[in-house]
Amino acid sequence: MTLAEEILSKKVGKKVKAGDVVEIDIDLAMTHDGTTPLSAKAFKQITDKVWDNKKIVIVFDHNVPANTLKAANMQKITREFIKEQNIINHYLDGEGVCHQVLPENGHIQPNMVIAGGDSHTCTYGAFGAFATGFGATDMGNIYATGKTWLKVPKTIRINVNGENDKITGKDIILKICKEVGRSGATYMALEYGGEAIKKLSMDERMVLSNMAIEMGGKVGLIEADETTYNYLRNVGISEEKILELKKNQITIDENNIDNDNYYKIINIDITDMEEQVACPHHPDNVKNISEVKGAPINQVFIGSCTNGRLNDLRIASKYLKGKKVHNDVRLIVIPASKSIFKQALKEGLIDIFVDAGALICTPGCGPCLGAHQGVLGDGEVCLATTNRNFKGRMGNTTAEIYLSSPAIAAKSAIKGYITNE
Ligand SMILES: CC(C)[C@H](C(=O)O)[C@@H](O)C(=O)O
Ligand code: SF4
Repeated sequence: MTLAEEILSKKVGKKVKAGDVVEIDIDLAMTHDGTTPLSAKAFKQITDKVWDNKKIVIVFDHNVPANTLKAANMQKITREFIKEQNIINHYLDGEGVCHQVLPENGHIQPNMVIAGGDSHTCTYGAFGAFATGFGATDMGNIYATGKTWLKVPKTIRINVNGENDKITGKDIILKICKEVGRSGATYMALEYGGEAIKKLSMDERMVLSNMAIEMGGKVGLIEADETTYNYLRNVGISEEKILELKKNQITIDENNIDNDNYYKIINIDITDMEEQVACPHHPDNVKNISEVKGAPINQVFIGSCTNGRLNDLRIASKYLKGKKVHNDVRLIVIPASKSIFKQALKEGLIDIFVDAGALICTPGCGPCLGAHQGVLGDGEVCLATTNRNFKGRMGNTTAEIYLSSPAIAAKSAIKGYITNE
């Protein structure tokens, strides 16, 4: 069986395989300031009390602090919903991006089934959780009943092997996006494995799972291991719980993979791989750094639910230390959460960014989706550590967005053009 089939089988208490339709109990449901109002509206058409106020998490991240009347009123509705339904797990202004706030507060654990009113809910697949995005009508229904139905997805297995110091999780996922293509994994599970994945930290693994949706993926799964359990320990999960999770550990025997279980198997060797950059206007339009080196840029954004984590800020600060951002470039740095912000302050990383000339904004989505902060001017070019570079994504349809790792972003901010030097 595949990881997706194993998790869902465990959950429904019988063997299920790709193509089966299952009704499933949701372990955790999440919406944010952008998706709570419509979900709440759909919910209210069904009932007036959520199925379990402890299994719902609401995060303010997409437009915080509100910059328009519309955003302010959406947040007002969201606050009212939190109060009225007594949603205990809420993370308000400046707590950070949902896909960082949930893992770092211990909400995500292996084998859970998680529904999120956000397409990058697949991020939690890095913990071996079956986590996927839903629209507001479905979220409203889940808030009312705690249940949904889904078709067990087929799986594309991706084995990543080899060693290469300059390659980060972002380079690996961009390479995968190129191989699979923008709709190559539509309604499928991506299952990442191999030696190179095992060596990645949770911060890096989340980058891979985060971008599963950019290929149409339903989930982006990585099996839990000691790295996962250590992360859980650090965010306060008890030893007793970890022991229980280990007992229920799902393992794919990598030396004995049954091809028949998979729709497709892709093997990637990173040994001789160059750093990867996604070019305008899609995350699968990926090139080797040597092919795009020298392209001038006007803005660099280091942040988001893809690459705004502590590991990312540490890497970026290494290159920015004692340097100045190029005159033609604005550098925006946004820690993905308040706790990352505080740790970055402690480690002196924020000082390094500020001294280099960077703007630091409130933890949240920031310029990622073009709702506020860092909107691009006509024809401007941005290099971002985010996950999407669609036309108009940062608020201007004439602008261009490239995507890269934080290392490339930091180096390029100094030079004023895309570079790995
Ligand atoms: C606003 C929200 C619904 C959206 C999503 O679902 O992904 C956003 O987070 C994005 O990244 O485009
Ligand atoms: S950081 Fe970007 S991709 Fe992530 S949830 Fe926010 S808007 Fe969506």
